Amino acid sequence: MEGIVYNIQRMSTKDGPGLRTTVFLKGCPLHCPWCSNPESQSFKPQLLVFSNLCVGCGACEKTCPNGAVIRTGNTFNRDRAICTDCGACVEVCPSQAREMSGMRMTVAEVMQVVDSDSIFYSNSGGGVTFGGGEPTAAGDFLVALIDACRSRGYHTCLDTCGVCEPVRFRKIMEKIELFLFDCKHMDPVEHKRLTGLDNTLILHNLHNLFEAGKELRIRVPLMPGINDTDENIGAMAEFLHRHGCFAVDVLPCHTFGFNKYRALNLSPPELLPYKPEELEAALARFRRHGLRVTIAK
Ligand SMILES: C[S@@+](CC[C@H](N)C(=O)[O-])C[C@H]1O[C@@H](n2cnc3c(N)ncnc32)[C@H](O)[C@@H]1O
Ligand code: SF4
Ligand code: SF4
Repeated sequence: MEGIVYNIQRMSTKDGPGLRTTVFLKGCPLHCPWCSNPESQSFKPQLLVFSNLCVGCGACEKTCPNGAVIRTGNTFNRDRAICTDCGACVEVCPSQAREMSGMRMTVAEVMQVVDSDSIFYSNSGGGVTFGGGEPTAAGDFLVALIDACRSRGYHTCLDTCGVCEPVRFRKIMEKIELFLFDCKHMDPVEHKRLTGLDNTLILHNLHNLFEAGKELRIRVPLMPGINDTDENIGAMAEFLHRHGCFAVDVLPCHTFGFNKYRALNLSPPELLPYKPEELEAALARFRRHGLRVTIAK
């Protein structure tokens, strides 16, 4: 069985306990305007062009089978309408200005990488995390990867936005040991305006996780002026308290990865990270609503 993997991060300390291997699966049903991994949203392999690295050699123009490379002065980009993301130009680029995101891999190929890190899991209390994109959107490929990890005794963690058909989510839920579950916005209309989908499925799946007593950590990507209002944090606290949850991990807005928007011929988000006093004020709102708040690593 195959799926599209866009990165396998080894020795990660940020995606769950201990030392971890994080497998990033490409494709996401949401389009968060602040997403730091815009290349993770499409389900297909994609070309990224980092014009600042281009040394103007022209090799890509000569190689492209589709005439999709366009020259502006001494830099070479591509016409997105013509480019088929075939990746031929990546092979000849001497300066890494061209990069493919997303590679078709089999379960066995992914597990070969995972297995080579496994010596670190038991000593550190680590294991394997599945992220994305939205890992649940990879369907049976994700399930097969989880099964392969569990059969080897590796701890498994899922970094999810919760958008998943409930029957499939239940199947995944039974197999995963720790969930990192995003809570982005509590208002369904605002959730849809921001991300493209409302939060009905998300809250349904989250409710089921709480009901099943699964180990989970709520993560809030905190975006200035977008979801850090007293009203939204209050609604979040009300939902979580009802489910016996009194703690959240916050991911304060960062701009890492925003350079990848231009590399995909997209406009980068117009967002700035918090000033320290603004972040403190936002965190205080969580505390006022009875939530212990930790900045996620
Ligand atoms: C790229 S997402 C992938 C997992 C899953 N699709 C989700 O949305 O939770 C990984 C984590 O990064 C967070 N994130 C994405 N962009 C961010 C940004 N600009 N600043 C802070 N956190 C961000 C997401 O909210 C999520 O918790
Ligand atoms: S990915 Fe393929 S079609 Fe697109 S610019 Fe490169 S060689 Fe041309
Ligand atoms: S092959 Fe790379 S360095 Fe050469 S012109 Fe194309 S993008 Fe620039």
